[in-house]
Amino acid sequence: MARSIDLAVIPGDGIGPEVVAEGLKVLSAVLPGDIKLETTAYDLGARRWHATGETLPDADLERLKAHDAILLGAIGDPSVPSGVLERGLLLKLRFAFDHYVNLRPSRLFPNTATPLAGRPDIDFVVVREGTEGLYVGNGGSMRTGTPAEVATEVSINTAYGVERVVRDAFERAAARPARKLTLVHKNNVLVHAGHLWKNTVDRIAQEYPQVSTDYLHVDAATIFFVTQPERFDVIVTDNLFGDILTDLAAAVTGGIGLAASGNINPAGTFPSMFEPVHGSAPDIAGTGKADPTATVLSVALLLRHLGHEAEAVRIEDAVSADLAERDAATPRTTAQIGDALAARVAG
Ligand SMILES: NC(=O)C1=CN([C@@H]2O[C@H](COP(=O)(O)OP(=O)(O)OC[C@H]3O[C@@H](n4cnc5c(N)ncnc54)[C@H](O)[C@@H]3O)[C@@H](O)[C@H]2O)C=CC1
Ligand SMILES: CC(C)CC(=O)C(=O)O
Ligand SMILES: [Mg+2]
Repeated sequence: MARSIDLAVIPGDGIGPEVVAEGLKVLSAVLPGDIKLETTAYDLGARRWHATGETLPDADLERLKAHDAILLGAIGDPSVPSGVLERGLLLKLRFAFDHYVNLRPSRLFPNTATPLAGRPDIDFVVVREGTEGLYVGNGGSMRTGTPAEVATEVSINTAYGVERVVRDAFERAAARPARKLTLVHKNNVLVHAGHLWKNTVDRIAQEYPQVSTDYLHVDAATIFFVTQPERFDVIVTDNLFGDILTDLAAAVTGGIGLAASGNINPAGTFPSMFEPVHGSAPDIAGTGKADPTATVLSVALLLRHLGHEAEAVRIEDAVSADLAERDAATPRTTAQIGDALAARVAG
């Protein structure tokens, strides 16, 4: 385990800088004195785009490659045309650094606002494919802006890309007590991509007899996320379905302010990137209402990824304890939550 962490920080837009500040506060507090933390902030997002027209220049991409990991707040701002930063910065990073495993754990913490309060423990993880699918930008528009406009977005699913993320999901399922893998897709309609996914899962399943497998169409999966979430252990799915399902998973397990994620490059060729599931929340930016817990839990995923398991657990335990004492009638500010979590992890 490395005794130093060289971290790139991309605060980004909206509430991104607010929640990242708290994530860094907790990270500094949890690390023992003999682990050196070095952070480098990258000015990427709406401010930079307005100032220079740049989203993610090659020089920044090169510099980012050298870090151990990246902590990102959120990207996207109403002052920038939709898609410019999301595609030109966020997705460019995920694709360039081959973040094919988009890991999104969901746990029902005690005392959280959820329609599922009092249900048995909910503890599942979505393994969302991160580099293919409908997000690759394979499309176009003809007769743009006319009543005869035709627009296409074609989903790309390669045997290579599907197999590697399915293998990762099987490995994760095999390491968990329930050892269950559910593929979510829509292969009754999306027969080409759907059958590639289903056939891949069925083939790889032969190598994991200890893991039980299951299949759900995505529409039915949304029902069970709400009515029977305890049926899920590891879920593997494509980029779009995984994006949508994980906002729903957040909503039923305590709210979007608690949902953490990691964009993982399993081979370690490139730095993995950790970020809350939520976006830049322009509706609450600057008000101190953003919950930094999702970012703090993303820091725990980052530490686990870098081999600092004890510190990751300390953060998760601190979040559990803090949530247990939260009182919805007296909400705290972003910084107050960060301070409380930092104080807990510091012991
Ligand atoms: N990974 C990223 O950087 C993502 C970026 N986006 C971008 O963010 C911008 C806003 O997107 P939206 O669709 O509005 O999604 P959003 O996740 O930013 O906000 C949805 C709702 O959740 C609330 N919310 C989000 N995070 C919260 C937190 N930490 N604490 C309390 N409430 C929170 C917001 O106030 C809003 O009501 C867009 O530009 C979008 O493209 C959206 C999702 C992910
Ligand atoms: C802007 C999107 C690509 C990001 C998103 O919604 C997500 O990854 O959850
Ligand atoms: Mg999303």
